Amino acid sequence: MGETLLSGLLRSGHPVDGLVITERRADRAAELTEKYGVRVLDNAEAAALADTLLLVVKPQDMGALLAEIHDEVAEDNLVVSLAAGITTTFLESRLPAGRAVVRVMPNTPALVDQGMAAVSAGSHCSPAQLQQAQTLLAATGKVVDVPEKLQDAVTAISGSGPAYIFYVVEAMIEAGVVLGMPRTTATELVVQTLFGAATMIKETGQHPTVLREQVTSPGGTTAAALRTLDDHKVRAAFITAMEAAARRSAELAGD
Ligand SMILES: NC(=O)C1=CN([C@@H]2O[C@H](COP(=O)(O)OP(=O)(O)OC[C@H]3O[C@@H](n4cnc5c(N)ncnc54)[C@H](O)[C@@H]3O)[C@@H](O)[C@H]2O)C=CC1
Ligand SMILES: O=C(O)[C@@H]1CCC=N1
Repeated sequence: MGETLLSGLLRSGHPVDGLVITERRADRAAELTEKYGVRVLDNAEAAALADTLLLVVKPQDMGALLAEIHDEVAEDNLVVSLAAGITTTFLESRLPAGRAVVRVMPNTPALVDQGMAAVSAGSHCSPAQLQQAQTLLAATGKVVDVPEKLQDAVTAISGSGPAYIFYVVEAMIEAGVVLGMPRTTATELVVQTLFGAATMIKETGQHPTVLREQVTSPGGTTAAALRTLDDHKVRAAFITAMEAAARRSAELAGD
């Protein structure tokens, strides 16, 4: 996710000499420098130098990272966390008092500038600082501001969401192969169908139910397929799965 953000910031015109990164794995740090020409520092050096700090480590590594940078985070710095489940209270309680923090849930389509990020301000973050975080994230897609209590739901919807779609795509390709289609053709059909359907939802502004009904001829093929999906409780399975994702997000800060 950090590399996705870095590449997006560079694509959107941020000068590379205005950015520094940190990476605890030396081989990975070398790979990123080679690929982007970006300077690598250690965490304390980077925190001392930067005005805005983007924290993009696993939730389980966040406590140790905050301990490392604690003494270097200045009063006018902005700390932006992209980690699932890590609350603004978690961040504020591990930084010097009064530091401005923003919690973000991004997603991987940011890699192709079609990201969806939701931001929530901590208790010491000014509207201008929240706007600054939104502007940074807008380099890779859409940004919305949500009350922090909805961030676990955001994680279940748009944070993890791309994986559900890829899972459905995989299943449809497998089904195409079962029906005798060569895998490459099945993949082309499924991917273009996904792209076409997503574009229709976005461009027509119609409710998905209306669009689905337009495809579903009485007594036809789509009705036969959708009835089978209902028999297998696929809609209910999505709700249960996303409830599990939101629950897991709420647990992560305690891991
Ligand atoms: N992968 C995804 O789709 C999304 C991930 N996120 C969040 O982004 C965060 C990062 O996730 P990924 O990119 O998937 O993880 P990752 O494990 O691929 O990347 C984290 C990187 O940080 C480095 N690192 C860990 N601790 C460090 C430290 N103390 N100092 C310097 N470098 C350190 C690791 O070596 C690794 O290269 C997580 O908190 C996750 O919840 C949020 C939304 C979507
Ligand atoms: O699976 C995860 O925990 C992260 C957060 C959202 C997407 N990936």
